[in-house]
Order: sequence, then structure tokens, then C-alpha cells
Amino acid sequence: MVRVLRHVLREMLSAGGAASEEQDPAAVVAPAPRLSPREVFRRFWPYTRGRRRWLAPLLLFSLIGPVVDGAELWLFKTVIDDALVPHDPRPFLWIAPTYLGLIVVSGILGFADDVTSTWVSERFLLSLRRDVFRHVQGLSLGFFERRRLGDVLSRVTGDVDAVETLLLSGVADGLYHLVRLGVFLGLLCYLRWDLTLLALVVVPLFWRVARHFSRLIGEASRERRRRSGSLSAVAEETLGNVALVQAYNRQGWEERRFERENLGRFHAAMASARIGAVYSPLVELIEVSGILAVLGLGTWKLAQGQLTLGGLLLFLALIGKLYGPVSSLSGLATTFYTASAAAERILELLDQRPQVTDAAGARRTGRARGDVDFDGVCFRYPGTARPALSDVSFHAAPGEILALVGASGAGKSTAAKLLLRFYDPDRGAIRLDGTDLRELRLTDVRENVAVVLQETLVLHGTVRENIAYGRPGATDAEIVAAARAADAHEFVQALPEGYDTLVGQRGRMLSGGQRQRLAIARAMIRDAPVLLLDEPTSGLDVESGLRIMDPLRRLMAGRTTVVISHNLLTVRDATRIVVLDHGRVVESGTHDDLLARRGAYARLHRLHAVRGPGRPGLVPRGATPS
Ligand SMILES: Nc1ncnc2c1ncn2[C@@H]1O[C@H](COP(=O)(O)OP(=O)(O)OP(=O)(O)O)[C@@H](O)[C@H]1O
Repeated sequence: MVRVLRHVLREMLSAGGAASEEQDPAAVVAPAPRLSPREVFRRFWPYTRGRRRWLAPLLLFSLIGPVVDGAELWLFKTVIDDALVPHDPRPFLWIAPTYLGLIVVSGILGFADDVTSTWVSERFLLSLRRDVFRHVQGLSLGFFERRRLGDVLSRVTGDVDAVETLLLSGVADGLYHLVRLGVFLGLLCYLRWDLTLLALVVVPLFWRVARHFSRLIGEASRERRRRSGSLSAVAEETLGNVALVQAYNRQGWEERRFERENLGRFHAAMASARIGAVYSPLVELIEVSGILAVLGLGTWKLAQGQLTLGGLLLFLALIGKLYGPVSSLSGLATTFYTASAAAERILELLDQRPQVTDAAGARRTGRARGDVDFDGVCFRYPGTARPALSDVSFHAAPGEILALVGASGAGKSTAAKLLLRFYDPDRGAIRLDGTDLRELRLTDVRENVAVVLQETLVLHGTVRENIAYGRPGATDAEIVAAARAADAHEFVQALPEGYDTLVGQRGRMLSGGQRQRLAIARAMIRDAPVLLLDEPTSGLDVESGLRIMDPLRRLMAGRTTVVISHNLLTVRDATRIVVLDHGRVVESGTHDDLLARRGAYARLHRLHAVRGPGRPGLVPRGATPS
């Protein structure tokens, strides 16, 4: 029978099957590495440097509050022993104003404590959130390509709060309860040390129960946090691709995916509620046992005349106050376990190091001439078996146009990412004006390269802000000039509020061609010596594609351009065309050279010609013969 009961209790308290979920290979978000609250605390403590002075006001209130509480209780004893029992109303004359005074003082203290502690916590969170955001934003592209964005967002906006609990509120609460414990224990011992000893007998029980339950709660919290991250990840992916979801009628499937994580979170929340629901009455049981034991002995002492009624009542009230901090201190372990389950997710983020950083003594460079050189570049994405680039070499002198062509997956975009130094090559070097990119400051490298990408990145903001993103501080005249050069001025003026029109998230209010011309204007205003065009006409119809050719040519004039394009017009113009296949350079030369060679490029060109003049300038990508 006892075994059955124990089994039922264990089942009831299991943390939502957390352990089995962790093995789940299909888990949306993997759990963060496990750490004990002590370890999490140790890791975060240095992080409070410069912010520790904020603990001082909290400490002050922790010291004063319990003293005022103790004085109130003492007055209560005096009322009973000096006024009620002897039927003498005179002591009221001083007790009443003193009591009122104490209530006013404790009210003021309570107000100051609430406001200060909220200020301290929120200020800490403000700066911590900023630091975590800055850290995450500084991580290399590789991190974002590996992670679920929704989970990262949930960590930055949600889990961060737990760190504050662990470091400030938790510590302040702990100190507050410790001081209360000291004050009440002192008063109790002063009053009756023998009864105090009896009252303390149950304290170890509190600790044992708290220790056991805090582990269980920590487990459930860890699972709950992980599920929250998964939930955000699924929501972000579904809502971010809502057009795809609706077009393919995948709402039902997405709902089930969301519901699986939703249910997981529900089970984890229920597990922690069950644990809490068993914990509270257990604590109360221990508390009442202690009070009853003291009451028994106290009544006997009262009958013997060794204790006054006021003394006994005060004693019982003090014990109630004593058990408060004891159970709160034990419960603090639970808070710490819960908070550290979330804090370890933040630590995992903070432990990520950018793969690409400034080398020690990285050189500053001003405006480069624009000489770009890939020299025997080999690169493999972390965690993949096949290299994305193998021994790739090409050179573009200032002002030249270098076109990268090849089938899908040949490595063209990878070369672009390496030129922007999103990744470093495993072997070989990429040089700007003869200097290895790794020897230059990262910001300087990117300062010298302007990009127009395949998927145009337009931010939620006005047209003006989107163009000026290329160069903060650009004047209105410069913005309009860039828009004119990008052939965007006309359509921008036709928008309801011209340059002040909000373009919607990801520029949804604009057509593909308009977005692309905005991106060209942004690259134009950046005025960098190297221009990187990653399929700037893909996704556009023939007319829109042709429409941006002129602005693109204007943009390319006088700059070194590396263009990844399937647009033959741009490719034909190129000083050199480099044909990539499976990460290797298979051919390179001018358009005419390569046609005469009758190799891979000529085949691409033939295939394009077969597609007919209806799609001018389109080299069919993904059609490289193997
Ligand atoms: N972030 C990544 N992690 C792992 N592998 C990747 C990553 N990005 C690309 N790859 C792989 O590297 C190879 C080259 O990809 P890349 O995107 O450079 O090709 P591409 O020529 O630009 O193709 P497309 O024209 O289709 O954009 C491919 O095999 C691809 O699967």
C-alpha cells in the first residue's frame, strides 16, 4: 500500500517527462546545458560589477523592516500584560500613539522599499537586456544560421528576467529573511529560551522538504522554459512565413506543431503546479506541528505561573513570524532553481563567441581602392562534411566587374559571405588592396563593401530611413540624389507620403522591383569602393529586371563589382566571369573567351538561348551540366 502511494506521488510530481523530452531528436529547441544554481550564480556574479551598489538600499530596508515588526509585536505584549490583564487603561495613552507612529513608519518604509526594489530590479534588467542584445547581435552569421530565431528572441526578452531574480531580488529576499530570522530569534530567546529550542526542532524538517522539492521544481521549470522557447520558435517560423503556409494550406499541420509545444508547456506548468501544491500544505503541516508543541508546553508554563498570557501570545505570534522567514528561506531554494533554469539559457547565449572577430592589432583602413583577391580559398560550413569552396582563386582590380556564375549550390553566395567576412576561410586568403581581411578591422571591411542581396532587406520604417540605413547622417539632398540614381525617386514621390511613407515590415507595401531599387539607393548612398550584388534581379519579372539594369550600371560605375547573377546582360559586361561548380572554379575568362572555349559557360549560354528571348539575359541557374 505504502509502495503504491509512493509510486502515485512520484508520478504526480514527475516534471512533465522532462528527461525523456531531452532525448527527443525532433525537439524544436534543445535544452541548455544544465548548471546548479550555485554555478549559475558564480558565473553571473562578476556580471553585477558596477551594479552592486544598487544592493545597498535594498539591504537597508531589509535591516529596518524586521526591527519595526518586532517593536510592533512587543507593544502588543505590553497592551495585554500592562493594560488588558490588570484592567488599567492608562498605558494606552503612550501605547496608542507609539503604535500609530510605528504603522506610519512601516508604511513609509514599505512604500520606499517597493519603489526602490522595483527601480533597482528594472534598472538591472534594462542594462542586462541591452548587454545580452548587444552580445547576440555581435555574434557571427553562423550562429543565426544554426539557431531558431524564435527561441533566441524568447531568451532575450523572457529568460533574462530570471537573472535578476537570481542575483538581486533573490539575494535581497534572502538577506531580508535572514535579518528577520535573527531579530525574531533574538526576541524569542530573550523571552523564553526553552520554548525557543522546542520551536526550532522542526526547522531541519523545513530544510529537508525544501531541498527535495526545489530540485523537482527546477526540473519542471527547465522544461517549461525550453517549451516556451520552442513555442516562440514555431510561432515565429509559421507567422513569418504565413504566405507559404496559407498558399499550401498547411495551417492544420502548423497548428498541430504549435499545439505539441503548447501542450508540452502546459504539462510542464502543471507539473510545477502539482509540486507547489504538495509543497505548501507540507510546509504548513510542519509549521502547525511546531506551534502546537510550543502551545502545549506554553500552556503548562502558564498554568505553573512561569509565563504571562501576554508573554505566551507574543511568543506564539513571534513563532509565526519566525517560521515565515524559515520557510521563505527554504522556499528561496525553489526560487533559485526556477530562476537558474531560465538563467542557464541566457548563459548559453552569453557563452557563444563570435566566430569572426577583430584580430589583436587589427589594422585600420580608410577608403580602399577596391582590389579584391581570392587566393586558394577553402571553406567548409561548421558541421558539414563537404567543402562549400575548394581552392577558389580569382582577382578583381579596382573598377572591374567580376561575375560569379554556376549551378545552385555551387558556392557563389558562400564566396559573397566570405568577402563580407561573415566567415573566415579555412585555408587560403581573401585580400582587399593586398591585405588579408583577417588583418583588417571588421567594421572597416564592411565599411568598404556595399551589398544588394538576392532577398532585399527592407526594414520597417520610412523610405527615407531605409535609404539612409546605408549611411547614417546622410542629408535629405543626398537621399534624394541616391533615389534618383536608383530610379526610385519617381515611385517614391507617388507614394502617399513620399519619402516619409512607412514601407511596412520587410517592405511589404512595395513591389519586388521597388524594394530592389530602394536597396540600390541604399548601396548608392553608402558609396563603398566594392560592390557585392547577389542576384539583384532574381525574383523580378523581365520588365522589372530590365528596369533596374540602368540604376545598377550607375551604381557599378567606378567600383569593383562582384556580381552573382543569372542576368546575362550584367554577366556579358563583366571584365571576368568565374564559373563555379561544386565549390571549385571550373572556368574563367571574358564572355567571348568562354563562349569560344565551348565549356561549362558555353553550355549555360546555350541553355539560356534555348529558353528564348522572352527572358532576356537569364542564364538558367541550377542547369550547369555535371
Ligand atoms: N549556412 C550553411 N550551413 C551549411 N551549409 C551551407 C550553408 N549555406 C550553404 N551551405 C551549403 O554550401 C554549398 C554552397 O552554397 P551556396 O549558398 O554558396 O550556393 P550558391 O551557389 O549561392 O547557390 P544558390 O545559387 O542556390 O544560392 C551548398 O552545398 C549548401 O548546401
